[in-house]
Amino acid sequence: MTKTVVLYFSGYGHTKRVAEEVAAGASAELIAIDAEGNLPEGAWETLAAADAIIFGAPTYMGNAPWQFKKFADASSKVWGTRGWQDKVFGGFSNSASLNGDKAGTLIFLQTLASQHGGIWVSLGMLPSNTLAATRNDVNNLGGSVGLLTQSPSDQGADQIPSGDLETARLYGARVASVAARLAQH
Ligand SMILES: Cc1cc2nc3c(=O)[nH]c(=O)nc-3n(C[C@H](O)[C@H](O)[C@H](O)COP(=O)(O)O)c2cc1C
Repeated sequence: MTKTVVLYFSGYGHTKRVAEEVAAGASAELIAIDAEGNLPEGAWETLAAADAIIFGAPTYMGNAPWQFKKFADASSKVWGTRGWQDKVFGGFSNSASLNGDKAGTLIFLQTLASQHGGIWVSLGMLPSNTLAATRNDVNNLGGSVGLLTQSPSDQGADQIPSGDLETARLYGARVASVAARLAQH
């Protein structure tokens, strides 16, 4: 049985909601980075034991919030020992704007995974971008590097479009399935 962990930061609950859907799709354990940028007790050990790690962060000013960066910098200890070498990685970002420069955050998450020698999993879905497309379609935001989701700036996590949440579940399942297939070899 492969183990997947969803590690995320969420300032106001939106990314937490998406993380829950990703974790449901991946049958993953959820770990939250706290408001001070710290991990709960035992989290580093849980990450070390994982086959797959999915990073989640909202986009603040075009990139991940400082709390996530604090975790990323702290992971340089693991980097030095190649502790996460060949693990499977994925990532996602939520923001208020449809675009909102989420790509900057995703590329950062992908780079972090690559620094650790990880195997990055793309979204793997066609975009829903025809005239008939709606915000409730799967991958309506048209991601490819990883998962993109969006929530209106004046609304809570309950207003994340259902299509984005479904995309989150499907992406979680994809990352877990890649990890399971790699573990067979
Ligand atoms: C400091 C800050 C910077 C933000 N920068 C962006 C941004 O660059 N692009 C965007 O679309 N939304 C931006 N937002 C909106 C957040 O991405 C959005 O509210 C998101 O849902 C917050 O997720 P969270 O509740 O998990 O923290 C910003 C919000 C904050 C608080």
